[in-house]
This record gives sequence, C-alpha cells and structure tokens, in this order.
Amino acid sequence: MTDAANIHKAYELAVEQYESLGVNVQNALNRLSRIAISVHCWQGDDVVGFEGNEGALGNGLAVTGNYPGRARNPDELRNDLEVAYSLIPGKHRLNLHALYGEFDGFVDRDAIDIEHFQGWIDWARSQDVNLDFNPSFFSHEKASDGFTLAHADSGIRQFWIDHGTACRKIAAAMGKAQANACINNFWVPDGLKDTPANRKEPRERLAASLDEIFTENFSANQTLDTVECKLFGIGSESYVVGSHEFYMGYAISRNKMLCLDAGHFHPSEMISDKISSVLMYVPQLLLHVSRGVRWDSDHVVTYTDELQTIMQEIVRGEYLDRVHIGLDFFDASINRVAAWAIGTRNALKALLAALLEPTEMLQQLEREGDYTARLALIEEQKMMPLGAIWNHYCQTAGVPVGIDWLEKTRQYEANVQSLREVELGAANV
Ligand SMILES: C[C@H](O)[C@H](O)[C@@H](O)C(=O)CO
Ligand SMILES: [Mn+2]
Repeated sequence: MTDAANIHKAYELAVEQYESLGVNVQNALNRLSRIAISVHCWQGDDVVGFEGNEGALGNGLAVTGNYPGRARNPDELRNDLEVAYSLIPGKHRLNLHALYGEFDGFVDRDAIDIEHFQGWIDWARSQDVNLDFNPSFFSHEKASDGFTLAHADSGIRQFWIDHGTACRKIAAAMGKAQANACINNFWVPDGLKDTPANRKEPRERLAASLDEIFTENFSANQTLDTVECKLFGIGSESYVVGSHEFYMGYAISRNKMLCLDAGHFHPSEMISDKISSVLMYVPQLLLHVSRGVRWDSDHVVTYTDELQTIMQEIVRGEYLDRVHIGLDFFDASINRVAAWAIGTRNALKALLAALLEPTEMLQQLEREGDYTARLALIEEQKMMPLGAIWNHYCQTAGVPVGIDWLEKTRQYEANVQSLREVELGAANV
C-alpha cells in the first residue's frame, strides 16, 4: 500500500492508537529526524579501499560473496552512497576509513595527510553530510604477522603510531571543515591464533602506543577519539590485545570514548546490556551496529530483538546525545547499495519503535513492582502499527515507502553497477 492517501489514512489511525497510550507521535518523529547514523563506507567495496592493493584484506576481516558491481574508485563509491542516502529518511553521516584516501601514486599509511581526503571533504560539504574517520591498522605488509601498535619491534610500532597520529590530524581537519566533531575510531586487530606465553607485554605496548598517538590535544569540537574492543577474530582466536577490559580501563583512565561493536563479544553477550553500565564511567559511546551470525560475521543489520533492545536502551536511558550510532557490516553476496538501505532503514525503524514506546508508563509499572502489567504492555506494543508511522515518515522525508526502494536499487544496478568490470571474487576471501 504505497498510495499517498492510504498512507495518510493509516497514519492518522495509528496516531490515535499511540495517543491512547499517551505517546506523542509527532514528537517521536521530530526526535528521529535529528538522529544522524554514521553509514560506513566499507560496505560499498568490501573493505578494499583505494591504495591500489586490491584483495589484500587481512587481520581477521573477511568479506564473502561475489555480487557484481563493487565500487572501484572514489567517484563510484560516492555515487553509490548518494543513491543509498536517497533511500534512507533523514540526514546521515559517512564513516570513512583511512585506506579510502585519494592517492596519486603510492603513499604509505604513515604519510597520509589532509590533502588525500580533500575530495571527500568537498563531496561531504556538497551533500551536507558530516564525516567520521578511522585509522586502518590492517591489510598492510607491516600488519601481516598480526601485530601493529602492540608489535615487539619498535620500528613497526612507530610506523603505526605515525599512522594513528596522521589520522587524528585528518579527523580534526574534517571536523573543522564541517564545524562538527569527526569521531575517529581506533580498532587495532593485534592478537594471536594460539595460546600466548605473555599476555601482559603486548597490552603494555598497546597502551603506550595509544598514549603517544593521543599526546596532542584537539578541540572536542573538531575530533573525538574512540577505542574499539574485540573478543576474538579469525587468526586471533586465543588472544586479542585490545580486549573489552583493556579498552574499558583505557577509556576511563584517559577520558576517551568507547566503541561497542555488536559482533565483538561472546554470541550470548549483548551490547544492549552494556550501554547503561559503560555510560556510568565513560563520557560518550560509539556503537558499531552489526549482526554476528555465530561469530563476528558482520552480516547486514536486520530487525532483530537485539537491534530493538539497543535502541530501546539508548532512548530509555535518555542517552541520545551521548551515544553515536555507526554501522559496521560488509556483505558482498547481495547488492551493496541495497545492503546499506536495508541495514540503515532497520536501525532507524528500531529507533522509531523505541521513540514510540510509552517509556514512562513502563518504568512506572516497574517501580511499582507491577511486572505483570509491564510484561503485558511490552507484548501489546509489538502489535502497534509501527509500519504506518514509518511509511508516513518516509513519505514526508521524500524517500521511497515500503519496499519501493528496492526497484530504485534494481534500476541503479542495471544502469550503473552491472556495467562495472569486476573480476568475480578477486576482492573477496
Ligand atoms: C572496518 C572496521 O573498522 C572494522 O570492521 C572494525 O570496526 C571491526 O569491527 C573489526 O572487527
Ligand atoms: Mn566494528
């Protein structure tokens, strides 16, 4: 049902239903429209980047699938992103990795500079999109033995320290150019496949390297540093230097932001339960909203219980100004623009559901110990007409309603992506 009059009729009936629970729908939609999700550039090209070494993805990252049409250069990636943004209601951010610079010839990671990202800064301004950033401590010969900032070799450590330092300068320039802080997220893959004999020293080296990178103070209006933990990776099954405890302690002691990736914990451990704990001790949080299937597989975000609980926690805790929502998935088995549309729209739907909850009523019932009514109301919520509100939101935002966005990606695939000559499978492991 994508007829405009029907969408409006359904919306009005839905508003009445929400009002009967004391929920102000317009207020929820206004709040939703102010939330900017950081869309990750790397879904568009399978985390390959533009350094000219296609197929070198490593350090525990793996992209599977051979779907044709991968973006091969910055212009293609930017075009793909513009199509994706046109399918998603609201104004959103772009999360760039350092290996997506525009390099005229070989530039090693320790030598990257603002000029290599000027094209992205200009494009972002033209699109009214704010940028976030990430140093890339992977897919490089100096990371090939699994260690970077925690490496035992001081020369290799210094190389990666210089990379981290260069990335902070670039992130600050982005933040200054857009007059909005650029979040710079540090994920460091260092770890071991088999049982370590020494867990202590690499952690001491990682902390010392990070301290050196973070020596220079940048205005919080320009850039905010985040550190991302991980339990295990492919090739680092037994030991990851930057574990949760490591970074939790690091972030608290250095007043840094923490990044929680939904795929970086034991499969039965949910980041939704960590948000209110962590925010008691760190100033702000970055989330990498992802979907692990058995392991940190970075599947496209779907409308799971955990996605809904993450968004409920953010809204119920009134953390919208302290939690930055980023996405982190990479699936090369489906159309990559569609992957962005599906994942981002789902994150927004879950946020909308959380904003439409009668939170105060639920929390009051809990305070009174009326767990029966709390459970009853939570379950009744699941039958509320969320879709009618979502369709109206999409329509007023000028983006496709319902599944209509799929046809747009099909047309784009037929007219643009399918014409790209991609060697099937070359970029994937
Ligand atoms: C490419 C990203 O930085 C990467 O996915 C990182 O955030 C991560 O989650 C690694 O497992
Ligand atoms: Mn991540």
